[in-house]
Amino acid sequence: MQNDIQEILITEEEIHAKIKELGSKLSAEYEGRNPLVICVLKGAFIFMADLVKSITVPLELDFMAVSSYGASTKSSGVVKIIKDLDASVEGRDVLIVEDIIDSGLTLSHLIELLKSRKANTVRVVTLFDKPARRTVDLQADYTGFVLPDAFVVGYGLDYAEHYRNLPYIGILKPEIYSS
Ligand SMILES: O=P(O)(O)OC[C@H]1O[C@H](OP(=O)(O)OP(=O)(O)O)[C@H](O)[C@@H]1O
Ligand code: HPA
Ligand SMILES: [Mg+2]
Repeated sequence: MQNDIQEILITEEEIHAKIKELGSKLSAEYEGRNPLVICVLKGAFIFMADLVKSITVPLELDFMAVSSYGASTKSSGVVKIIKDLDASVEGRDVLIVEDIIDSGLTLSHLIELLKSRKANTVRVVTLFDKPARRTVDLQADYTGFVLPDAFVVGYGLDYAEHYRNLPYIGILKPEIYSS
């Protein structure tokens, strides 16, 4: 698995330090508001688990599974909901937890959906952002790291369902997906 990585971009230690910072900011923003924190599966599962441990105020969790990449390094453009939320978002302060914003299609779709379901507020925290690849105008409220325009894996992010369990973020060797 490690042999398929061209370069480690962000180490496990750097990721954990950044998540502590994000957790402090979010704890201040959501004091007394009991936010509904939504994990966008599968990619955000590790970030979600680490992030909520760094948030010190009461909150509730829910999970939604959404997919548009499949076994490709480019978005199919079709955002498929594989599992919907269990909770109602009506009147709630919602925090969407994403691993990465790339084209922006997944998030723009989700934000519209949650607004149409009458969430009180919808904010986004993403660990990684790849602004060079955006096809829709969209920015997270909280961002961990800005990445260069390369397909990355690890810390929850996959290529064809592999590499999610790497503890760091690395650039995948192009021969892995072009062969
Ligand atoms: O900004 P975008 O171009 O929409 O890309 C970002 C989304 O793509 C990935 O999900 P994917 O569809 O690969 O599903 P997964 O989380 O199950 O891997 C990633 O986890 C984000 O949710
Ligand atoms: O660079 C990426 N890696 C893995 N999954 C992704 N989904 C959007 N961009 C990426
Ligand atoms: Mg994926």
